[in-house]
Amino acid sequence: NGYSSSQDNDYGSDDHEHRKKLDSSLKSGFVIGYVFSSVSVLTIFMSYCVPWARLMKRKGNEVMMKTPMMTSLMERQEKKRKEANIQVSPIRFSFHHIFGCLLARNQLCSCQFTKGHRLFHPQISTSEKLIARISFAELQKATNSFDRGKVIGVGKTGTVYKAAHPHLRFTAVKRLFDFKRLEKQFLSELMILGKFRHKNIAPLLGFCLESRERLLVYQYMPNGNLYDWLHPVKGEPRNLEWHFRVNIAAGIARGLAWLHNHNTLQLAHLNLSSSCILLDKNFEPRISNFGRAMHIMTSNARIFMANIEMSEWDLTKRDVHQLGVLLLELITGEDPLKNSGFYHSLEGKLVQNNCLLTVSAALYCAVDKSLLGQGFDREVLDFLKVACNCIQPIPNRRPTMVEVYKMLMAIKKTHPDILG
Ligand SMILES: Nc1ncnc2c1ncn2[C@@H]1O[C@H](COP(=O)(O)OP(=O)(O)OP(=O)(O)O)[C@@H](O)[C@H]1O
Repeated sequence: NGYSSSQDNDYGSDDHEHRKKLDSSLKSGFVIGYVFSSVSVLTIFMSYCVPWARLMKRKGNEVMMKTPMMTSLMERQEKKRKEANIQVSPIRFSFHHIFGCLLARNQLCSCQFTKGHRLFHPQISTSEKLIARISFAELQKATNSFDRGKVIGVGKTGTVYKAAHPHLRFTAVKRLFDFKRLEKQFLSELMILGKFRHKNIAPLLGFCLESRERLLVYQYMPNGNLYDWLHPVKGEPRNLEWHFRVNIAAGIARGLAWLHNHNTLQLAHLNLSSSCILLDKNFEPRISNFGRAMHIMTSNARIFMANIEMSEWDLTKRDVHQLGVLLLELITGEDPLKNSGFYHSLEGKLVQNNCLLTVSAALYCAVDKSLLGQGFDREVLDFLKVACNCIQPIPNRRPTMVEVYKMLMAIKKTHPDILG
């Protein structure tokens, strides 16, 4: 009994203890469960409901901002900001209307050439007001009502007049023949020459766009075009000395290399000839006529579009070919317009022989005799080789414009008489 009672007792007290433990563990379990579920509910609430509430609030703000008064205020602020960015005043507003933001983004930067070499620094500016809109009345006055006596050239697209302005130096005003047919050329010249400045690119000073009239105003180049110097009319005492010719060739290559490699421009000229090379007072060449210029594909596009890369390649190589013809014209005096057979036969020989030395030796006879025997026959031969390289029939065999520029500079540096 004693055993049993003690056992009962023992059992009775154990049971009580056990119940107590069970109660407390149930309580703590309940608390943990409660806390855990509360935290979960709170987390879910925070992640879904708060952003939603914020969104609703923002939407509410937007609705509020779109009241007519706020809209007009915002529009005015935006307009002001845009105007502040434009650098082509005094005509910036109408000009902006025509060409959108292109001129507003007038980012001019120095040219970085392949292999990371910064070869030369073109004269460019970021802050200058590059071109101006000029009224037809003003240009009429400056050219004596487009007097025939003021005509300095007639091109395929228009007549060029020498104009005198009250506060400017002389300008060359090109009045286009047909505003509808030539609108593209007009815009192209404005977009390119109006946006950029380089020592070897003809500077555009202004333009006129009034009803049917389209005029372009350039800086006047006192020495006219290169064609007239290489092919003077009979009796005209014009002769370009060797060092001028080399300097002109190097200058043209420099301008084209800049065009091909400019960070944002990347253009091929595609219409190069001696008649579009203007000469300033120091006989520094200025490339003009950008009516047919085309943009080369950007590097990003090139990575993805292998086929188009080839056409990009061809565009710059076409310029190299045209420069080659111009170099031959500079050295032989043969007129490509009148004696195209000379150039074709030369290309034929290049295909057959594929040997520049032989061709150059044959060509040597064709060199302008006034250039020989002056102490720089060696440079003349080197120049001839550069020209032959440029007119290689297979585009990939032609050098790049930067290489042509370097080769011509090397020739220029070998002779002390050559201009700086
Ligand atoms: N800025 C200038 N300064 C001096 N003379 C110029 C100037 N611009 C043009 N000329 C003269 O006027 C001529 C005709 O110029 P223009 O640009 O119209 O010739 P083009 O080569 O036939 O071009 P296009 O095919 O675009 O008409 C030039 O060859 C040159 O003699």
